[in-house]
Amino acid sequence: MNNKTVRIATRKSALALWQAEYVKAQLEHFHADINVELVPMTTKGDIILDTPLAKVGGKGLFVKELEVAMLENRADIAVHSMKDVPVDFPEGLGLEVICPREDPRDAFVSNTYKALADLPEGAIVGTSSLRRQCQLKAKRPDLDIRDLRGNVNTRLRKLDDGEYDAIILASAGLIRLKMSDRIAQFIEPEEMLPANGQGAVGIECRTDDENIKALLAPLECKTTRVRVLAERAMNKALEGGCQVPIGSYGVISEDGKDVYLRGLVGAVDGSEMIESEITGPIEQGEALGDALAQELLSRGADKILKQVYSDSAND
Ligand SMILES: NCc1[nH]cc(CCC(=O)O)c1CC(=O)O
Repeated sequence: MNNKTVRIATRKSALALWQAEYVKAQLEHFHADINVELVPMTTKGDIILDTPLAKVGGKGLFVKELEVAMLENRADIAVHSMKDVPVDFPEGLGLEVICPREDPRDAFVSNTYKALADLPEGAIVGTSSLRRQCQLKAKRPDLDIRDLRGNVNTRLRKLDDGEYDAIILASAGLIRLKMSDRIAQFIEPEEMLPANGQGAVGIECRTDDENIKALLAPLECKTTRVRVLAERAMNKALEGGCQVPIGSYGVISEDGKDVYLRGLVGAVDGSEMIESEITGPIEQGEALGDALAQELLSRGADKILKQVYSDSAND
């Protein structure tokens, strides 16, 4: 495997490049004798910036071009935010490794207010995530939630331009881009359940590429894998893409034996919210995610999701 070159397909946003550079550095750290190159590309999700994400439709907006590059052997691996990775993979590709998780919490960012609770009545909050919107609305029906698209820097600029009183972002992105000083408040999962996979980086590759898989193996984080796969199993059973009002968040017990998974499905306007939780052995993480989804469905999540999907199809 001397002088093997590993080509990383990546989007060009600052966060995507950070994640690709991180994987490159990790690969070089574990394997002194390889070359790692970035292959930057533009995805559909990067181009369609003027339409609310929920209405753009189609799962995997940010990953498809990267996957085609791997299938056509123009790249060997793709580095993704796990949050943006669809639950199913195209034939011939699979998720090989999940790296250690960054802070999974959502971040409250504002130039005026120190915390969510300080927002005055009718304050304008920017987020294009239905999950964040429904959880905000459930607590604070008075808030004026407005769409906010673009990469992390664009979103911060829109806040600084005065378009919003506050915006909600993933803490992980801000921390990775060395902008954690912009975080006024880390919103605890009890107050806002994160998205499945939030804060975790995953690596996808061709399923038959044994050389690449061997090189990737040391980058894996076992506990992150258990947590994220349990969260994704819940989303999969709910047939949720990345733009649905679904939260799911798993943690591992102190003795390392159990996974505690929380899940939530909400109406976009926050008028309804179905929440539940489940605990069990880490070996059964995905089955627990599935069971939690079934419970949510039987308690009314099916009706809520049907409504969400028909709204986005008709608009
Ligand atoms: N949907 C876009 C996206 N995908 C991953 C992150 C943040 C980093 C992460 O969750 O790993 C973001 C931005 C955000 O939600 O604020």
